[in-house]
Amino acid sequence: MAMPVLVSAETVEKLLQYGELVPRLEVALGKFSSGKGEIVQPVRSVLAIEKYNGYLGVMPAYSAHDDVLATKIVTFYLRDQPSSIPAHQASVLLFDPEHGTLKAVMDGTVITGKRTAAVSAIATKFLKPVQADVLCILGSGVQAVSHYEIFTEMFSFKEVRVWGRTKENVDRFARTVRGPVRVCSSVKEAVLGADVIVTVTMATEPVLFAKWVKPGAHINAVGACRPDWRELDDALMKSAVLYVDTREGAMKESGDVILSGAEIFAELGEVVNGDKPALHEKTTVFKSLGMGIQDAVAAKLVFDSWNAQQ
Ligand SMILES: NC(=O)C1=CN([C@@H]2O[C@H](COP(=O)(O)OP(=O)(O)OC[C@H]3O[C@@H](n4cnc5c(N)ncnc54)[C@H](O)[C@@H]3O)[C@@H](O)[C@H]2O)C=CC1
Ligand SMILES: O=C(O)C1=NCCCC1
Repeated sequence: MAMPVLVSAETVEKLLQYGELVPRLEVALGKFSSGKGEIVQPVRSVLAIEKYNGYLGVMPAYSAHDDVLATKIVTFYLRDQPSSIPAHQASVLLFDPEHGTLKAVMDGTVITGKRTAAVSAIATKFLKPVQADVLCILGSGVQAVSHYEIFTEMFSFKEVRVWGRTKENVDRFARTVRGPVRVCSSVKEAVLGADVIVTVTMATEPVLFAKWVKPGAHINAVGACRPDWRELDDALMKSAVLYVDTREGAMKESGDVILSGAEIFAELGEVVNGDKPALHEKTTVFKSLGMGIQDAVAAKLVFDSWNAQQ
């Protein structure tokens, strides 16, 4: 039997292009929420590695439409001290859905960065206010960079602001991104007047409060993926119209949703399908937790273009 191919982070970085990824993800989100069971994807299993303040998540998914079967395995760690090891590390196993043969083992860390930002961009396309001049990014790590990249590629913001917990991280962010950014010294300074806000922190307590958010703003809440972790306060969760990637996942994993008692208005895929409205004139929150099908679709794109080059 042929050995699976190994695809490195550098190769994924080169082959995975937002221009191809975004439309594929949009279709997958719609199929997931169509109510026809077109995508098979259980809520991820997460086990805690208590001794080291870490977690391991397993995220399988199958789509007949995309003819893709994959599972991502991702670890994520809360760290007190700065570390050169990324907080999130992932691998994607890609199978031939017809026979179950493992075709590729590929880096999933770059995939996670890009597909998460791409999904936030899709949510933003539907839910941002008509006039959106100011983008605010809270957090300055891996996801902050990928969100900056796609948001400045897809939208025309006049100003991009960033806030980070440590000067070291924010300076690295400002050096990494190709384009202008205003570094803010407080969350409040970054958020006031912003039209679109992205929260990509490892916070376990709220960092974003309703009192600072401009009415009508759209928020992509990307962090806080454990049932007892928060990024947004109760007032914001309850006053905004709440969209999620998956209802099931949000009710199991999102501290912001579970602990605030906020009501979910729609899945993003329902908006894509036109089954639920995009209330972009209201203050909206898109609570993103991440889906195995997003990784599967991205992995297939990488594999197909890798194959085409052989
Ligand atoms: N929804 C999704 O699909 C995904 C969500 N995530 C989540 O996105 C968030 C960001 O991930 P990465 O950028 O990869 O992590 P990262 O470790 O590269 O960056 C995290 C940032 O949060 C800051 N931070 C850490 N503790 C904080 C605190 N208590 N308060 C405020 N800021 C704090 C760090 O200084 C850093 O700037 C994480 O919560 C992660 O779990 C990550 C991957 C996928
Ligand atoms: O979807 C993912 O991948 C992740 N989501 C939450 C944090 C861990 C990785």
